[in-house]
Amino acid sequence: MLDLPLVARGKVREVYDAGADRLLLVASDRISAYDHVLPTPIPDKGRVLTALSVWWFEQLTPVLDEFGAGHHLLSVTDVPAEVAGRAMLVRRLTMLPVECVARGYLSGSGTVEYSRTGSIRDVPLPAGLVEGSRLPEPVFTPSTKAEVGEHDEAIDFAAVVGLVGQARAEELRELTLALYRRGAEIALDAGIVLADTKVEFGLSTEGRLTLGDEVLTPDSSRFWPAVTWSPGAAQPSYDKQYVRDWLTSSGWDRVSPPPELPDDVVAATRERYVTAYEQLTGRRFA
Ligand SMILES: N#Cc1c(N)ncnc1-c1cnn(CCN2CCOCC2)c1
Repeated sequence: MLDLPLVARGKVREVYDAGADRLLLVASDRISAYDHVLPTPIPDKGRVLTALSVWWFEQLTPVLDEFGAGHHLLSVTDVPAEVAGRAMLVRRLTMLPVECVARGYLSGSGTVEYSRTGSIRDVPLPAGLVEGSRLPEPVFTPSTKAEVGEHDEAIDFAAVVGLVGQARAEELRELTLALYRRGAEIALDAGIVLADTKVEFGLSTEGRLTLGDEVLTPDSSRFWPAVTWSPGAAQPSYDKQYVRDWLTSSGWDRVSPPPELPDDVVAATRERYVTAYEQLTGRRFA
C-alpha cells in the first residue's frame, strides 16, 4: 500500500495525491472483461500500459502543440520504488466533465445507435455499414463520466457545449479527432486497427488545455489485429480475446463472480500486451 492519500480508484488503476499540484497514477495488473474485474492479474500489464501511454504522449506532442495544448505527464522515474514502471507522476488538472471518445470504426454501442438511427450522434452515416465497418470519417462521440461501476452516458455535442461552452466544446472535438487520426495512422502501420479511443482533458493551473489520464492504451481503446479485420461481425480484440473466449467456454454466467483464469490464458494475454507495445513502439519491453 502506498503511503499517499488515495484520490480515486478505477477498475484497474488508482490515483494518489502526490502533493504540490501533483498526482500519482498507478496502473495495476488487473484486467476487466464483460464489466467485471477478474480475480487473476496479468503480470506486467500495468508496466506495459504505462510504458505505452508514455510513448503515446511523446508521439502525440506535435498534435497537442498544434492546438496550443499540453499533456499532464511529469515523470515516470520520480515515483515510489514499489510502483516503478507502472506509475506516472502527473500535473494535477481541473478535469473537464467529458469523456472524449473518437470512433473510426463501427463497433459496440456505435453499431446499436447506427442500426436505430442511421447515424452516430448528430453525424449521418452512409447506409449499409456493419459491425466493424470503417467510418468515412472519424466521429466524436462524447459521454459524461459515470460513477465508478456505472456506464458512461452518451451525450451529444450540444450537451458538451452546455458543460464547457461552445469554443471549448469545438476544441475538444477537433483535438480528440486529431489525436485519434494520428494514433490510428501510427497503429495501422504497426498492424493494429485503433477502432476507437477515449481521452480525458483538464485545465492546468495556468488555464491551458491539457491531455490527462492514460492515452491510446488497450484499456482506453479498441485494438483489433489488422490482419483479421473483416467487417460484418464482432472483431477479435487484440488483447482480451483469449480472456473473453475462455470465459465464454468456461460457462461463466457473466453475473456471478468471475472464475480464475488458467495459466495459459494469463501467459497468452501477457504476451499480447507485450507484443502490442513492441509492435507499436519498435522498442523491446524490458
Ligand atoms: N488523469 C488525471 C487527473 C489529473 N491529471 N489531474 C486531476 N485529476 C485527474 C483525474 C482523477 N481521476 N480521473 C479520472 C480517470 N481516472 C484515471 C485513473 O484511474 C481512475 C480513473 C482523472
